[in-house]
Amino acid sequence: MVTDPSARAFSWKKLTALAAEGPPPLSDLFDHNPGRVAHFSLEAAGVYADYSKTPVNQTILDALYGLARACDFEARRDAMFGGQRINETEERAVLHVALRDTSDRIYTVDGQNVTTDIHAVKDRMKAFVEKVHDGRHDGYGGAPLDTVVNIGIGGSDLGPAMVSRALDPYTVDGRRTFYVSNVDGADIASVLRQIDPERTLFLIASKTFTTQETMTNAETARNWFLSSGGNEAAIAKHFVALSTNEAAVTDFGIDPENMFAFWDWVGGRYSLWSAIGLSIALQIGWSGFEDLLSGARGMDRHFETMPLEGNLPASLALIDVWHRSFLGYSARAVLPYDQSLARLPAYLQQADMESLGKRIDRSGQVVDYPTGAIVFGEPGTNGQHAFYQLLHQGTDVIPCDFIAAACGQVEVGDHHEKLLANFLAQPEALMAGRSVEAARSEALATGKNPETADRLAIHRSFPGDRPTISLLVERLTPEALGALLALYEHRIFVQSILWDINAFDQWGVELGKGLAKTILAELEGEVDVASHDPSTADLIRRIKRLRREGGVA
Ligand SMILES: O=P(O)(O)OC[C@H]1O[C@H](O)[C@H](O)[C@@H](O)[C@@H]1O
Repeated sequence: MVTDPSARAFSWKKLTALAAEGPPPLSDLFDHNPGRVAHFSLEAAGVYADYSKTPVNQTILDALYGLARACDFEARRDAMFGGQRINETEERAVLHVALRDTSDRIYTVDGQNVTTDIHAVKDRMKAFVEKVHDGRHDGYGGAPLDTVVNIGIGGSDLGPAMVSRALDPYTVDGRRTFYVSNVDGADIASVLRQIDPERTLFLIASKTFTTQETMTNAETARNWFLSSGGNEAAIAKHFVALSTNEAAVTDFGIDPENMFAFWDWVGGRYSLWSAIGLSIALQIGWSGFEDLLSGARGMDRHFETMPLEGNLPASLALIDVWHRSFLGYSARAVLPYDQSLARLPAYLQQADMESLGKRIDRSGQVVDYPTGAIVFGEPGTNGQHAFYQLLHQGTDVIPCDFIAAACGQVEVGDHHEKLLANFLAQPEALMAGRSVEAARSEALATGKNPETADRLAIHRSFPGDRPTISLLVERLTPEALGALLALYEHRIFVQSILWDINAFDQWGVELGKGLAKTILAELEGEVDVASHDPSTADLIRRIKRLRREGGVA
C-alpha cells in the first residue's frame, strides 16, 4: 500500500545489508565520535531524548530516514492530522490530536467539522468538574461528592489510572479517586469497602458500553449503591457515563444528560484526552487537565511540523524498527525512574502492543519481517532488584527506555539524587559491561585467591553493548506528562508506517471474547461441554466439579 514499493524494498535491502555487518559496538561509536551525543539526541516540548547509546551511526540513521520517506512518512502523518480514515479496517479517522488542540484550527472528517463537538463536550466537562468541586452537584444526602470511582477497562482504565497516579501531587485537596477494571469481583469489592455511597460519583467509562467487565462492574456498583442507602432517583446524581454509545447508555439507565460523549475517531487506547479523562479532571481540576492536553499539543505540533531528521517521535521510531526488524531484538523495557509512573509500562503495553501486534500489512499480505516488540517494565529502582539481571547478562539483547525527571515531584532528603544516580548508572553499565579480565582483577582485589578469581571471572563479567534510550524532563508536571505520552503515541504510529500495518485496530482481542461467552453459559448451566478441544473441555468440567465441591455452584 506504500506508493512506491520498490523504493521501500530498496531501503529495506540496504538496512538488511547494514544489519548483516553486525550492529556497530557502542564503545566504538563513542571512540570514533566522542561528540556523538549532540548528533544522536533531540529535544521537543520539554522532553529530551538521548539515543546516542543505541547501535546507530549516521549511515544507518540516513538509511532509516530513507526508509521512512519511502514509506510515505509525511503523507501518512498528514493524513492522520487531516482526518482521513487511516484506520482502514474499521473505516475510521484517527483524531485524538484534535482533542488537545486549543487553537482555532478546525479538524474535519469527511468534510464534517468535529472541532465544534469537541469544544461542546469539553465545556460540559469543565462545568461539571466545577459544579462537583464547589458542591453545586452534590450527593443525594447533600454531602460533597469527593470520591470518584472510574469503572472501565483497557483504554477506558489504563490511561486515566496511569495519569491519576502520576499526577497525584496535583490532586485537589480532599479528593479520592479509585479505578475498578477487572471482572474479578475482588477488584470492585475492595473499592466498595473504602467508600461512602453518599459521597461517591461513579464514572462508567466505556467507548462501546458493551464491554463485559465494565458492564458487570457497573451493575454491581449500582446494586451496591441501591442497597447502601441510595435510591433510583439518586442514581442521576451519582452515575455518569463516558461513552460513544448513547443508546447503550440509556438502556443501562443513565440519563443522556449525565453522559459525556466522544467519537469513533478516538481509539480506546488514545482516549484519555477525551471524556474518558473526566476522572483525571475531577482529581486535579480542570486547569490541570488542560495543562496535560497542552503538553501533548506541544508534542503534536513538533511531530506535525518538524522535518523527519529533527523529528523526535519519528527518530525514536526508526531506532525501534532498526532494533526489532533488522537486529531481531524482540522486546523493549520501559523503565521509569519515578514511582509515580508505576502504571506507565502497563499503559504502554496496551498502547504499543495493541497497536503494533500485527502480522498482516495494509494490503492484506502476511508480513515477512518482525513487527511489534514485547513491551514490559517496572519503575526503577525496583526493577533493578528483580529482572535487570536478564537485561545485563541474559542471552537476549533488550533495548531499554530509561525515563526520569531532573527534579522530583516530592523531594525528600536525598532520595531523588539517589534515584537519579541509578537512572544514570544502569545505562552506563549496560553499555560498558565488564571484561573477564576486569572481573578477575576485581576478584583478586577483594582477596580471592587466583584460582577462585579465575573461576568466578566469567560469571562476574558483563557483555555490555546493550542499547538504551534516556528520556529526561525537568519535572513531571501535567504538561511534561502530556508531552511524554504524545511522544510515545506518535512513536508507535511511525513504527506502523514503516511496517505498513494499521496501528489503530485490534481484531486480535475478539476471538477469546467470543469464546468466553460460550463458556460462561456452560459454566453457569447444566449443559454439557461439547464444543471445545479436549483440554479446554476437561478444564471446564474440572472447574465445575471443584466449584460444586467448594459449595459455590
Ligand atoms: O472502552 P471499551 O469499549 O469498554 O473498551 C475497552 C477495551 O476493550 C477492548 O477489548 C479493546 O481491546 C481495548 O482497545 C479497549 O480499550
